[in-house]
Amino acid sequence: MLEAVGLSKRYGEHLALAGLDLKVEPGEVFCLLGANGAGKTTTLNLFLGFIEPTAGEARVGGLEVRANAAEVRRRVAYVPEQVMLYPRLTGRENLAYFSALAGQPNLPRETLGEWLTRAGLAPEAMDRPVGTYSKGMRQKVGIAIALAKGAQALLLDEPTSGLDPLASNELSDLLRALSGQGMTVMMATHDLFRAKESGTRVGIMKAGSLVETRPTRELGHAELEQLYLRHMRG
Ligand SMILES: Nc1ncnc2c1ncn2[C@@H]1O[C@H](COP(=O)(O)OP(=O)(O)OP(=O)(O)O)[C@@H](O)[C@H]1O
Repeated sequence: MLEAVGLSKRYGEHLALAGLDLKVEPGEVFCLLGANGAGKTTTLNLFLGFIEPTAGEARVGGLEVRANAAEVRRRVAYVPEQVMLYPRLTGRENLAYFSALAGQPNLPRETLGEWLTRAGLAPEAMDRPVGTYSKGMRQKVGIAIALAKGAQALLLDEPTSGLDPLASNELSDLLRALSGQGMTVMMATHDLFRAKESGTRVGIMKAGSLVETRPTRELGHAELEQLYLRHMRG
């Protein structure tokens, strides 16, 4: 579903991403780990078509991202660390608005509620202004927007930063549930615990290179931390 082939990004003299080769299959939750500046966000941005590669290709469902921008935008949804919504509109109204922008005007109220429910938003919150929402609730609306537009892949940057443990746990469960329904998830995170909980595979990045990928089922929490630290120190 997501494929990088020799994918590179250079900023002046600085190689932010150095020839990434990676395949993420449908239904995987792939967690990109690595120190600040390792190239995680650069990787997400290349899959989203926000920036152009210096060399190589990013592909979504076999389509090269830059050459198929419109189709790729339909298939991929981005959930940033801070989901930008209209604070005076309710969760349901935000979803209606963004769905209309994405080509689905006039979705029935119940349908909007179903998408929000699938994203884990409590029914009593749906008709409150988003300005009253927690970060985790805004994230759920962001995920509902992605689900409503039929995205096949969800890209998240630091989704658990600033979430309390309960909200982080809910997000992990939600991502696992969505992946069980075939959604492909790629997320950049510093949260090793949640990467182990919600990820099917982790990839450790260092200075623009992917230095290790491992299925999470092979690793305990402590082992993942040891592996990560070994790469960061080595
Ligand atoms: N627009 C830019 N211009 C110049 N350098 C950039 C630009 N964007 C990113 N970089 C550099 O590229 C490298 C990779 O950055 P990136 O944001 O991908 O790292 P990251 O792994 O996501 O880090 P963090 O954990 O801090 O989010 C860093 O050294 C960064 O300074």
